Amino acid sequence: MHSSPSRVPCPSAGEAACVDAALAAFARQRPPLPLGVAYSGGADSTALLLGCARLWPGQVVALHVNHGLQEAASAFESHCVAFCQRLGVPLRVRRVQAAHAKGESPEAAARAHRYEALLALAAEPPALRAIALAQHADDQVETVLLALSRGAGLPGLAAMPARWQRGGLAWARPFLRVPGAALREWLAKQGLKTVEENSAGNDAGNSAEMGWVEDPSNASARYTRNRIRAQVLPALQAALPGFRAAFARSAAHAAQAQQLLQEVAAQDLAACGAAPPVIAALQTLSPARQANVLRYWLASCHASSPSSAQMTELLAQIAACTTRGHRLRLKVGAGYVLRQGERLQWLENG
Ligand SMILES: Nc1ncnc2c1ncn2[C@@H]1O[C@H](COP(=O)(O)OP(=O)(O)OP(=O)(O)O)[C@@H](O)[C@H]1O
Repeated sequence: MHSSPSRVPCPSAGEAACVDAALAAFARQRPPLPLGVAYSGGADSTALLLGCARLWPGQVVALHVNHGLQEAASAFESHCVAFCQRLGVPLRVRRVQAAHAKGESPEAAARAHRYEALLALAAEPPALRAIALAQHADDQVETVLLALSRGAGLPGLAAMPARWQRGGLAWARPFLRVPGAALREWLAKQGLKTVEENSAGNDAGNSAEMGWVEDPSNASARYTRNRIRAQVLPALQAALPGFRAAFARSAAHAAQAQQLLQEVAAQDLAACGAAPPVIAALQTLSPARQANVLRYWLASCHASSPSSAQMTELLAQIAACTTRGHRLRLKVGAGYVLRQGERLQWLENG
């Protein structure tokens, strides 16, 4: 469930002070300890790991997932091992085979595998009670823009929640209101640099391990997210300097509205005879409520989500279903919606 991130004063990008404010706000939330920090070795999660290790000495564990997606994956893992050793923070590592299913994007598959791996790492003894992730305000803006670019509905526009519960763990994104540039500035203030900068400077007192690695795939224009980061965010910064906070508010409004729709859908599904719904009861609802309850039924009972075109067709078929003999059969998501007597039915292979 979404909850609004704590208010962190971040008047402009590039202000290291707002990182300290975000960490202080996270401390006030008192996450249950011990806490895992999802640590990729990149700048953002390095800042989060360092900040949390200072807040809760001896109570923080770094969690690294080796996706094996890039040749660089084992170098990232070695870097994480070395950095955590220097920091005196225990590190748990898990390797995953991030193969993606047909029709699924490689990034989405990697994300799903990452969450499963983080859950498994947290369950290793001694079990952790919370996990923090390092997504920041720019990531949130990118998520909203990606959702808009796909024509997503409220669940997509709600973007990433700041706090939620899953798998018996409290999850948090403490940096969701912090601009990415502020994190880089904060890291520089702590004397940290990229490992390349460290090696180039040959700084013995600040060896290569005490920094972060730049993920080369973050620069690739192949990914829409990277194009948004490189081209759209600078334009927004120039035209609408307050866009991060404004987009975050819109995402929070969308999250709240989505929660309300879920509650209405749960009530409507119960009033339609529960799952699967009774067709005549569905017909008494407005088309918008029918679509809402159908989406809820398909997602919660069958992990299936109809496209806009499929939903339009499904509503038309339900409206036309006024006689006993009227048949209904429609491809929806990964399966089929059929008529079975007075009710709808969902079958994987209809
Ligand atoms: N391989 C990984 N292992 C553990 N956690 C990860 C890994 N990759 C990402 N995460 C977590 O998920 C968050 C979002 O991932 P994303 O890929 O957007 O970030 P990133 O570019 O890797 O960020 P960062 O600069 O922190 O490394 C990261 O901030 C981090 O907390």
